[in-house]
Amino acid sequence: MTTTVRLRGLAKTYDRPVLTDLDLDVEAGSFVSLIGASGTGKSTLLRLVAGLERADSGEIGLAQPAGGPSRVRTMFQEDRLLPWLRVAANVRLGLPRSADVGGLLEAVGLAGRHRAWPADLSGGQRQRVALARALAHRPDLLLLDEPFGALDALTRVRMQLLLERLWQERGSTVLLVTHDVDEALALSDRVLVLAGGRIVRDLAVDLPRPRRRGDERISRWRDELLDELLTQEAATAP
Ligand SMILES: Nc1ncnc2c1ncn2[C@@H]1O[C@H](COP(=O)(O)OP(=O)(O)OP(=O)(O)O)[C@@H](O)[C@H]1O
Repeated sequence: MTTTVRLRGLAKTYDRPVLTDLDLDVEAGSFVSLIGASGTGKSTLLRLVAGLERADSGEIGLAQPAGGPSRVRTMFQEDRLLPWLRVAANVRLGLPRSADVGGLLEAVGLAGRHRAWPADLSGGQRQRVALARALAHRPDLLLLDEPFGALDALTRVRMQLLLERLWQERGSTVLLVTHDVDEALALSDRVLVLAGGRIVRDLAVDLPRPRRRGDERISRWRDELLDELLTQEAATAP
């Protein structure tokens, strides 16, 4: 197994311990989701892996499959587009002149909108631009923090299908933080549950893709995971 993310003994305390002695290996090219009750440290974990914050202790190892440093991109719930730049310029930011911005916009279903302003797009379209911008850098590792959290249900499902397709085509490793157990089960090779500062459940979702949302095993896992989240929340409630 080639590992893209290797975490050992990761710990982070703010006013209270959030992550304590967390270990995790993420296989290169896999799609892994992280779920957990609110405030358990999912975003903190993502920020540490992204290098946006420092751990108090522990090791963070990131490697691309051929060795060498890993290219990491992060996408958040808010699209973080620059409002004074048109769509194409937002995607082009930081890229060489030769970059195929048109191809990227086409890949996310926004061919023809390259001259639009972010303010003239819907929430789903803006997240498509944000996704194109993240993918433009050909990341080895894509860190997604509730990227579809603000979208309506139908747009959300469309974005999930788009993300799955682009992940399959491009081969990045994905680590997705989500509150949505169904989203995690629809997309992931593994679903991790974070509680009490560490990973308490590591579920392998060995179903073919694309997955049928009504699949019996998905329903069973959903019930199991929701039970687990409720139990964990009750155990850690102040
Ligand atoms: N920069 C910070 N300074 C102080 N406390 C912080 C900081 N960032 C996070 N925390 C605290 O750490 C805990 C974990 O926060 P985090 O955002 O990682 O949780 P989460 O699991 O992503 O939550 P949610 O699901 O609600 O987004 C929370 O109690 C939060 O208040």
